[in-house]
Amino acid sequence: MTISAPVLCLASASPRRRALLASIGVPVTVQPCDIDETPLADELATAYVHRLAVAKAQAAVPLTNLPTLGSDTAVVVDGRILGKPMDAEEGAEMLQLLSGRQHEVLTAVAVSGPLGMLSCCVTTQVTMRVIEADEIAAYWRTGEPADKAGGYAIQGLAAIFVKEIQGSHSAVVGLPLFETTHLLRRQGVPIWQRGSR
Ligand SMILES: Cc1cn([C@H]2C[C@H](O)[C@@H](COP(=O)(O)OP(=O)(O)OP(=O)(O)O)O2)c(=O)[nH]c1=O
Repeated sequence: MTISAPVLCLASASPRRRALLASIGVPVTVQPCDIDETPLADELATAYVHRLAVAKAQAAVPLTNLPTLGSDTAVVVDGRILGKPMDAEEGAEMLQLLSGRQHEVLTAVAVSGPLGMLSCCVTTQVTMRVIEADEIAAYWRTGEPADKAGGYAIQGLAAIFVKEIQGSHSAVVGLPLFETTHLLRRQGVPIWQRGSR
């Protein structure tokens, strides 16, 4: 097996973001950073995810001078930003809020590199069917929702709750690959292309 040299510093502890980048041929070196993710008073959701993505990209101290990517995903319903649930009770409250209706998932990406900081924010509409209370309790016990914004993972067991999505599936999982490719190319990061594999 060939192990490719990293072409990007990923300022994230999320295994999903790393796997999504690997899926488009971008090997990374990981520099997770611990920043305060509390929303500011009256902060709008787009401003919030954008601020955190930039803060993550700035907080990482890459060992090399590779471009650095930070990202943040939030689930938004009725203007309320849902982060990761702290416990079963909060997880259940989140899924009850999302049950039988549409919500938004916002993912911001920031890439620092030769052109300075470039960023974008992608909004995806997700519609869930009604989720029964016993399903919510059983879902929490699987362990899947605990480290996910909004308390669910579209790429996992929660796919059975998702009736429709309009937007970017990869953005809901943690990184909008179409838009991220554009930012990375502008910063000179090589991406998979025809003939390179
Ligand atoms: C809605 C949803 C979120 N998520 C994940 C994506 C993100 O990893 C996480 C949201 O939390 P984030 O704070 O965006 O990311 P993170 O804490 O996992 O990683 P880091 O801050 O170090 O970059 O929820 C899914 O995996 N599937 C989903 O369907």
